[in-house]
Amino acid sequence: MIRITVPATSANLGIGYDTLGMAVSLYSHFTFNRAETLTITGCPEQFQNEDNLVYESFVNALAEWGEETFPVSIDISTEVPVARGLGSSSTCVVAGIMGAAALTGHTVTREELVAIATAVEGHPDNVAPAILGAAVCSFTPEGELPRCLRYEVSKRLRFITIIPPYEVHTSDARKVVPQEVPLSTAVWQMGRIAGLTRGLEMGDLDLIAASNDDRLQEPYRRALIPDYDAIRETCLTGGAKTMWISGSGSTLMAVTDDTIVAKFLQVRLRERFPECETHILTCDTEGAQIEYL
Ligand SMILES: Nc1ncnc2c1ncn2[C@@H]1O[C@H](COP(=O)(O)OP(=O)(O)OP(=O)(O)O)[C@@H](O)[C@H]1O
Ligand SMILES: N[C@@H](CCO)C(=O)O
Repeated sequence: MIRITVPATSANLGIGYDTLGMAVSLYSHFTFNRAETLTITGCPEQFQNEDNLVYESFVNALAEWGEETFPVSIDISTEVPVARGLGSSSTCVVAGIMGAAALTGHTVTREELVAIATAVEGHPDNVAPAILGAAVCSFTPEGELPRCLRYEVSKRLRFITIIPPYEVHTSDARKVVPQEVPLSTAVWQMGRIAGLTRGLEMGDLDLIAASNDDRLQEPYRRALIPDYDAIRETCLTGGAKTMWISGSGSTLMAVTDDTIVAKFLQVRLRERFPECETHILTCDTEGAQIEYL
């Protein structure tokens, strides 16, 4: 039996739409076994069939390597909620490719994994950190494979993660983002992306907060998250330095470098928003892992 573990990811990190992402300490585990028929367990019933994203990625990877598809049993055990902006779809895509490689004796490099997973997901900002760990800035040069710049995130930083009970589907959240922006907005974003990555590396909260002022997506997407304003106010008055929408939402992520502040804030959030799940996360440095059981 093969077990693949893939971390959740926070894409965009506010300022870096479709460009930045960070792996965090919340995980999905997937086991794969050859079987007589396809069986998928451990996920909502609606996904227990051939349209399951893990299985689709498994089949797609086999086709990529010219291999015949074959039946498998897949069991999913996940801490990553579906359609909440924590990269649940990327965990499925990465696991499917790694499962296909492991069961057919293929060796895939992390670089190859990023390329195949990006082709399935459509953008690399979740899959790249899910595979490589840490924070990653990724882009795809014309006609080439994705390039990934990996940034080690300061171990001091804590990411207070608030997961509302409602879903926001990425496809819907992409529709509210303007397709064109003025040059001044492009310039606004560029320096701040550099500021944010440097701030994460240095654990420089002031720099992170100064850089986290997105004008591409957050002003439009906040309306899709009914609790955005109230949670933001609670986080910023409760000691966090800044907050962003994780991926396309609905999860919100606040940042501090003080473990006591993180705990106080988590308790306050649980009191005020009992219907939300909250976690104090750190950056995952390892990315996707495989074990032979
Ligand atoms: N455990 C699972 N089993 C099968 N499919 C899943 C599972 N988890 C997620 N998915 C697939 O991923 C889709 C959700 O992807 P979506 O991109 O909307 O959200 P996300 O990946 O959780 O968040 P984001 O991309 O904003 O970080 C689901 O509709 C489903 O197709
Ligand atoms: N960059 C993507 C991440 C969600 O998959 C978005 O914000 O739409």
